[in-house]
Amino acid sequence: MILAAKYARENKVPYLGICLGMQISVIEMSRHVLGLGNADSEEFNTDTPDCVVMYMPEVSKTHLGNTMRLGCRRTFFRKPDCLTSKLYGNPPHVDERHRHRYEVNPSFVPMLENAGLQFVGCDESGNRMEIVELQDHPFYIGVQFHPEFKSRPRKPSPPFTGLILAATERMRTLTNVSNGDAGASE
Ligand SMILES: NC(=O)CC[C@H](N)C(=O)O
Repeated sequence: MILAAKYARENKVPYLGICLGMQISVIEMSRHVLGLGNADSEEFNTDTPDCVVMYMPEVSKTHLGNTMRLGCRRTFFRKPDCLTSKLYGNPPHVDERHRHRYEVNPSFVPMLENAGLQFVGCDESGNRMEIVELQDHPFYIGVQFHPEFKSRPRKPSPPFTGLILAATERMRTLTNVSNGDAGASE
């Protein structure tokens, strides 16, 4: 997965990382751009000095039953002009479903942003990162939530629409129009 994320980043191949896929993009950037060779998630390596993805503080480390961060949660756009916001039709926030125990370690966010990985969405605390976008890349998005849960045949989830448009080189058709209803409100 890390090599796939690296390939997509370096070769400007469209990338949509969902949940672990977003965490992987953070590990990949940390290892190969920040030079933190041992960067990892606490899920895979509890001893790493560069724990860029960590257990969420409120989640039990010993009791795995019913202790995930689950269900519909609000994500606020930190950077309103980002691509993901445009895909959703420029709302101030989106409500999407979650299913995870780990999160991006907020202490690495400034370094990663300096390296070009923008954290464009977060939760209401401002500390839990929900969406990443890579600068200078046609379509490289990672989301901590699961947009597939609210995708419907007649109302496809905006990140998936974006991935398909980017893969078929038709991204401009969506981002050039002011789209007030791309599926954010449901
Ligand atoms: N659904 C997922 O991809 C989970 C990712 C990771 N295992 C976490 O709990 O944060």
